[in-house]
Amino acid sequence: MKKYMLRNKGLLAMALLFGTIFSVGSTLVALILKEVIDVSLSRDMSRFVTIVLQTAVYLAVLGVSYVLYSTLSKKFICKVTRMLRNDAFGGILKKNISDFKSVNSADYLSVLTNDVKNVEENYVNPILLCLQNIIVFISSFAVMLYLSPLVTLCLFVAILLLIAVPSFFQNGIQKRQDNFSKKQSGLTVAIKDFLSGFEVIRSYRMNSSVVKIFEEKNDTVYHAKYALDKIVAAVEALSIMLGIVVQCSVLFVSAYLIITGKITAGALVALVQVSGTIVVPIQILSQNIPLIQGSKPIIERLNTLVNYHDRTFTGTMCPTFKTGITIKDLRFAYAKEQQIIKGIDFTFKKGEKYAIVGKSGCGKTTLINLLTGYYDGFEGEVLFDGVDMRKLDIAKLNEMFAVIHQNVYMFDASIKDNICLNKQIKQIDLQRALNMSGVEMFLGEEKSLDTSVGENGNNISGGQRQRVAVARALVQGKPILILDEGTSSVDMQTAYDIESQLQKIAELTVVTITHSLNPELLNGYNQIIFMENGTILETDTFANLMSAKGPFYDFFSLKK
Ligand SMILES: Nc1ncnc2c1ncn2[C@@H]1O[C@H](COP(=O)(O)OP(=O)(O)OP(=O)(O)O)[C@@H](O)[C@H]1O
Repeated sequence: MKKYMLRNKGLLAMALLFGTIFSVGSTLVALILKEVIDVSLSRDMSRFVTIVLQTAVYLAVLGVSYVLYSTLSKKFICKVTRMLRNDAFGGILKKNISDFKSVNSADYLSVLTNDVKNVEENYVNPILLCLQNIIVFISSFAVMLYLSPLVTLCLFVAILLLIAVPSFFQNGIQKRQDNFSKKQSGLTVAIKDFLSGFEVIRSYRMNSSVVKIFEEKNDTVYHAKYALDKIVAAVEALSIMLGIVVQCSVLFVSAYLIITGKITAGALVALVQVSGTIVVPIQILSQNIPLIQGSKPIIERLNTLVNYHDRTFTGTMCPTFKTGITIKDLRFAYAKEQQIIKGIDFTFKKGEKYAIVGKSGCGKTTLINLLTGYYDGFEGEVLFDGVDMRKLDIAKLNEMFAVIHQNVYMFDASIKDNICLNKQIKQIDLQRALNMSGVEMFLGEEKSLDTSVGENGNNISGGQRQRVAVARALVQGKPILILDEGTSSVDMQTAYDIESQLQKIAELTVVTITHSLNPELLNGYNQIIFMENGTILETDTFANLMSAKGPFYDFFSLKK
């Protein structure tokens, strides 16, 4: 957090400068009071008029200072939270895919909204308040010392009490703030889940059970917030009570000094007034310091995002793809002792087309994910042009692949924007991609390139989404295209049209995971990779595999 404050130090300094003018100025009101009372008791009219005029100018300066302080401090808070949110979002985008997926996306949502708001309310704002009140405190203390050293001494003892007592609550507040943030996150996760599953909820009549779960989660948020508010309320009440005790003590000691003839009536009023401007800052400090301390776990959570470094792949070499990708004795397990990929050797040559087939759950997607740098915990080697993947810059390596899954993600933008992804694409390249992907086929009277696809592409069909995704991959000029059942949502003829077009692009390396065994299409692939139980059982052209009458032949015959 310090770095955000330092980055805005000019703004902070200006806010504090006007805050200081206002704070010191408002403390000196006590001296005006003393003067007015003493002058009125001595019936000095001309001095009184001078004081009234001076006070008017003085109050105008105070008003302007406060407006400037308030505006600048609000700007400072907004800037700090904006930077924090930007950096946290940037940190999320820096994550490698497996780290990203290890956290529910609603958790990220909660961090970027609830946690940033918490930090604003319970950290940045209180820090500014504390800084301003420290200045008020110092100037009030100086005025009081000037008015009466004895009263100042009594006040000092009482203040120690005022500071010490609320600090006992610090740990409790910290725990409750952390718990509240976690419960908020849990609720956000549930809300996102339910809204995403809206159609399932409606069609399976899950309303009452979903409402019950929602209410339970909402209850836990309520209880967590109430538990936090209770302890904050206790600190506030305690500090207000102690403040009143302090002010009473000042009043009694000052009254004693009047009785003994040590101070004037004006000084008594001034002392009571200034004791208020001493007590209030202490109350504000004692209420806000536990909040600042309590925000630590939330700030740590944000810091882990802001300072995220990919510790899985630390290579820095720039990947190339001139000859191909070679896999040597590749082994991988999601959970210990349960190997999913069990020793695979294979070479994907540049420009060739591969179809991976095999029973559901045999490890096809896992193999592809290992190829594209999803997971680092594998044994064996994945070599790009002979260089081990672990030595390569993983972000640059990710850029070489276009992966099209069964469920394609669409941004809530036009068809064209979803294809071009905010990049300038030459009209000729766009036209070629529209043609090869089959997007052209559904553009016409009803839909154009400027048609909005809606949230997650809801305004176009699943097949149309997949065609947009293929066009997207083609215009972005990726050398390797992976279709993980990427044409499963289009009809057989369209799938054939798209895949056969892709097979014709000489420079493009295509790896398709497919369940639809269309002989004409399979014939167009250079190699069929037949997987079973985490290994490659057979690999060859479709024609050779069929004539070999091995495991692939049996699988193919059964599927037909
Ligand atoms: N993230 C994960 N964590 C734990 N296990 C997983 C994970 N992803 C996949 N698996 C398991 O790994 C095995 C292989 O899954 P994978 O998705 O690679 O198979 P697949 O051949 O692509 O299946 P399908 O054809 O049904 O898509 C399955 O048993 C699956 O349950």
